[in-house]
Amino acid sequence: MADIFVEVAIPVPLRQLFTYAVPDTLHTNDIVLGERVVVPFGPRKVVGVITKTSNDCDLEKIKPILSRVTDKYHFDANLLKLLHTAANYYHHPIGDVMQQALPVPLRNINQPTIEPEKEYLASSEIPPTESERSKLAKKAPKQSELYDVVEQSHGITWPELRTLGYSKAQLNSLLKKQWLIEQARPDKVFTWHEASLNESNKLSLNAEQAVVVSAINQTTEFACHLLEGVTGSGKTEVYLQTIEQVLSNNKQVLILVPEIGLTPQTLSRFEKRFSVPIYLHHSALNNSEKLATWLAAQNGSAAIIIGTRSAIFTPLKKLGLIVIDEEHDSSLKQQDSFRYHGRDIAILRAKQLNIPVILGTATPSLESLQNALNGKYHHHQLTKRAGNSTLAPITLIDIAQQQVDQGFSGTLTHEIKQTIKRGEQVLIFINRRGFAQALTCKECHWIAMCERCHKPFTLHKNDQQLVCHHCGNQHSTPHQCHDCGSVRLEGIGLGTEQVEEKLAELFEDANIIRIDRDSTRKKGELTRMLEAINNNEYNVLVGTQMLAKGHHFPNVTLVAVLGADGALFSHDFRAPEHLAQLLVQVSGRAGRASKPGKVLVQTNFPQHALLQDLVNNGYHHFAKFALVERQQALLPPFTFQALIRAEANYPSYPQKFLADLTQFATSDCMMAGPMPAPMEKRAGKYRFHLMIQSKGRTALHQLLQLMIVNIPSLESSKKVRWSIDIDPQDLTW
Ligand SMILES: Nc1ncnc2c1ncn2[C@@H]1O[C@H](COP(=O)(O)OP(=O)(O)OP(=O)(O)O)[C@@H](O)[C@H]1O
Ligand SMILES: [Zn+2]
Repeated sequence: MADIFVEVAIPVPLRQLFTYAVPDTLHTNDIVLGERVVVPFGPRKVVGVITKTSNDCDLEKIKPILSRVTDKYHFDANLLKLLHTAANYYHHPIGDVMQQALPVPLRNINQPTIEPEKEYLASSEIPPTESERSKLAKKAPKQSELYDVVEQSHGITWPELRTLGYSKAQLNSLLKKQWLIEQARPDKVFTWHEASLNESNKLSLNAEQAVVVSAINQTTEFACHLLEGVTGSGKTEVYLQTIEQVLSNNKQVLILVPEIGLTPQTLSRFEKRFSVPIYLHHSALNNSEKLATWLAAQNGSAAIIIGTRSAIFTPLKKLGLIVIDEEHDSSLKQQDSFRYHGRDIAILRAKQLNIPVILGTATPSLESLQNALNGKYHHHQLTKRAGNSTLAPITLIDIAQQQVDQGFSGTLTHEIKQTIKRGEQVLIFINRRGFAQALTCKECHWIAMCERCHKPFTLHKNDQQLVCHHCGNQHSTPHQCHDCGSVRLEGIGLGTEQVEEKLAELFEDANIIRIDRDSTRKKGELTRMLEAINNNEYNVLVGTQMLAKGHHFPNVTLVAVLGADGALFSHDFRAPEHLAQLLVQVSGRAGRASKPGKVLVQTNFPQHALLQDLVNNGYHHFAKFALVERQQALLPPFTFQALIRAEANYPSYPQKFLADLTQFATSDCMMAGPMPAPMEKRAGKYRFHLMIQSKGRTALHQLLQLMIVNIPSLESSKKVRWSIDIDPQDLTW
């Protein structure tokens, strides 16, 4: 038998493949690309992925592979190609890219035993009587709702039910009553039939929606659709009706959402519309649940996959459409290790498979908008809210001209009072959790600083703790100033806890709920809170970004934004874009049902051009103007950037390393730096940036390639940790 050699991607931080020989004993002739093998690497044994085979090899001393993982779960050719392209584009080690795309249980040498998945169905043998059902609806409304969901679904799994906010106890109690049954999920390729669509839940499209759906449904080959629709314009309904067509052709659909755990309503709308196998992929799933999704997608039994960023690497047997909801959302970009952008990978994947991709948002990223304006993408707009609600107007409150009491102007206090009086809800947005942004001494102006980051600690009054939001460092709150010993310490800069406390003082009879990372730490807490809000148990909702995205609170009619001024003067050129997106998204939570809404933004700078443009002309106008500014300043999307970060225990090390890299400068790339990162010290490490920018992607990538080849021979590289971030989004880190 001829010798066979394979190139293997191994999970090590090296940007190369490794060659191994395949011993005859391992059935050399049926090796496929994408399969996993166990190979020796130094003293270790690791699992790698075969990316190439050949019959000869000019290297000496080639080690043999130790064994093959002969299950059927290997990367298919399409996915392998995608991962290769992604590794090249992001200049990230190929072995690590493959590793991150592989479910955790498949990364180990010991392979997992895969149990058949269970699903729940309504029992057809002993269905409850009408009177039993209405009794349950009164006695245990949540259980009754759960029964309805399962009955409608034709089979639903526990991860879905959990994501929808139901508990094991509720499920078990219905199983005990024998209203529901548990069975192994049939492992057959999904095919569409009449009962796959719950026609009664389908909305008839308004004129704007109808135009968009028909335009998208006409493209069956690669096309990138930017769906720019104001908040509440019915983008989800557009997705549902294009998805319907794809499913009816027996193709699968992949949907990326920012945080499905935050918005069970979205999943619920999919469940109510389609009785097809839906699978999830998000951070609240455990490794074997994620593996189940991976396998069902790969063998074709899953019809719809809904997930967060990393779901973009799920293998799919017959993918027909990708939908990216909230395409502007920063959570789509991974901020460490393999720094890919989920949206950009999605477009790449759609192109490779020659299928359409939809990017939906009320506030397109400037990158996507530019591509729509220059004709690369199809541009669809929904300019009106669907149904009967209208968009809430934004009003700026000039707090430089008013007395402000712990964050609240007189105007705002009055409006909140009126809203509560009418029995409607108020949402107050503040982008900082904790009680105060810093703890200072009133006598000597000492500030409690994190010694590892050189940044002020955030005061968490409820827990009596100082917490560093950059590195997690914690201390109990001191009673005395560390410098002068004074006990006159006070918190400055508003946080959610302080706003909550002040509200309780201002509106004694109001029920107030705070939603942020701290208050929702307990499992299931957020779902419970969202439900209570929708049951009108609260008058005022205070929260961070968690409240800004995707929620549908029908009774919220007043939205107030506190403390957004910081972003107006940020050194990050994307800060205005992100502020505008945030303001529009938060505003979108107001007046979504029959009652009209109002948005109040407190600011010291009501005349600021950005705010004026946004308030008077809307996001689209703002964004077009911002694009002109970017073009004049030669910034993305008109140029391309890569950020090289380096860090070490001493500042001179990263500085020297990045300075050494500037020797590779070429005339078609501009370099800025080395410069200290805006967050110069973090968790005890000193951090520096080198920004590289070019008018052409090719020139930029050639330069990076040259640097990467030469870095190992630079003495200074041995003392630092460095990374490359292509199309960096967050320049503050
Ligand atoms: N054609 C329609 N007729 C009646 N109501 C509709 C129609 N389309 C959507 N709606 C309703 O309008 C509301 C908003 O729709 P949806 O949540 O899809 O908007 P969206 O554009 O996704 O909003 P957001 O960007 O704020 O998440 C929903 O309650 C939905 O049921
Ligand atoms: Zn810190």
